[in-house]
Amino acid sequence: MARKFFVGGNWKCNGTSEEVKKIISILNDGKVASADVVDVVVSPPYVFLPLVKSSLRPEFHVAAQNCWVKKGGAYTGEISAEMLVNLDIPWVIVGHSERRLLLSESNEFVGDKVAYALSKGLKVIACVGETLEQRESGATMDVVAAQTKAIAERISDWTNVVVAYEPVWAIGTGKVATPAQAQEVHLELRKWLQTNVSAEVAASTRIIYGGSVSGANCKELAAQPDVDGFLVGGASLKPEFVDIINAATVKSSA
Ligand SMILES: O=C(CO)COP(=O)(O)O
Repeated sequence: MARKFFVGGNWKCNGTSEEVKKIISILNDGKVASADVVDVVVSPPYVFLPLVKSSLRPEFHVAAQNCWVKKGGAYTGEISAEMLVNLDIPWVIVGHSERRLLLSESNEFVGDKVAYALSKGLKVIACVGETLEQRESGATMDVVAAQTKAIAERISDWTNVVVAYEPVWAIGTGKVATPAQAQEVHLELRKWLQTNVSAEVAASTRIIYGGSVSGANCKELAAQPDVDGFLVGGASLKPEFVDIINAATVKSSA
């Protein structure tokens, strides 16, 4: 089964309503590959979700950037999976490195969040990735495997999961992983899924790359056999996001 290309735009903590409207109009006017060959999901800050959802072209979907680990209640400042479902927000990003590192989200906490969000019917973009120090000490695969294991131990159905490999050293640094570096980890991750989950899940789960993806480097990355799309930060706020979406054609014409 071919894995459909997936491009997510993570806007992080950026934007005013005026800027959001501008980005939406660029996306709505952009000439993009058909929804048959690419899934596009944009992830604005919570407060802009309704605006984006109501004005974005219908074949693009929206994602929240996080949600609470269990049912909502007395958790000041949090947003629950139930609320996202209530607003018809189909996707959520979980375990982004900025949350793992700046807010000390552990592998187990992230695994619990993935499981809870899926149980409520959300689709999840689950992020994994090593720091520069971990890479330099040769621990990349151990780190990525431990992060993935904490998810695998808590879920049984991977249909609604996209795994985003985002090496921390490549995020927001302009220091993109080389296509070979990305392919190497994606392949290892797929092998890990094959050994520890199932051959079917390994073959069908999309593993997307994130970290300084741009209009200039996306095609070369997309040409790698185990790179099934991207999670884009900075460039998802710019017109070049349209070019990144269209990297899907590298796969569809292969
Ligand atoms: O963290 C990212 C997407 O989630 C990547 O960010 P940049 O594309 O800005 O490096």
